[in-house]
Amino acid sequence: MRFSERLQQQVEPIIERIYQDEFIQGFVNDDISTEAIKHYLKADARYLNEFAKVYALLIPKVNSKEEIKFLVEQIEFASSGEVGAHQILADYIGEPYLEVIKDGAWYPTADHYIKHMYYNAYAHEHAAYTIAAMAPCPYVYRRLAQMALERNNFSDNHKLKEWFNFYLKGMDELMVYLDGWLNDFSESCSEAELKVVERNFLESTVHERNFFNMAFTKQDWEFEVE
Ligand SMILES: Cc1ncc(CO)c(N)n1
Repeated sequence: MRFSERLQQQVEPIIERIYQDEFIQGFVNDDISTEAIKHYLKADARYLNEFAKVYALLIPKVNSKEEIKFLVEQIEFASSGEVGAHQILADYIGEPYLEVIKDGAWYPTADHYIKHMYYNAYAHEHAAYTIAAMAPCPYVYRRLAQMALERNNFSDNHKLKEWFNFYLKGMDELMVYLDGWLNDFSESCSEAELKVVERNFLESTVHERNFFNMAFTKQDWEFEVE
């Protein structure tokens, strides 16, 4: 079994819990609150901006023109392409997207998650450590979309079916690259190095679960800054 497949097998129980948690169940049952979606959009708009910057930190860590070109494309997608998925949610709550995210905030879980990626980008020379921290982002969303669309016969007028379809189809090429980098690294690294990379992937999968729960509970910092 390839390293990437082993990682995906290991996180399946966590993704099952994410699927059963209130946020995704609210999407499936079309009864998610406007406030939970607004909290998610405010956090996710900032998360994706930082995610794009972490991709930029990977460019000095790769060699081929093809890998550099791919990372530049992903910077574009993370910083603007994924707005399509956000627009689906803004339409769902009937509010202008730019208005919703204008006074966005940086909540504890989102902060912890993105710093996990930044830490690995600065603490480790090899890209694999950061890639393992980034890979659950597209992988978890694609897996959740597969689960939702396999387990439910959504009618065409189910307002969030489009959101699931966005992630069902949009992540494949990215996963091919991320899996490839992880599998290549697994063939040349030590057991100890592989353990760190494996943990990075598992931790980010838990961060994904926490991110949805952050939005559902409208998590915020327990202090005000003047
Ligand atoms: C927190 C988070 N994880 C994954 C995705 C999918 O790209 C997203 N938009 N936001």
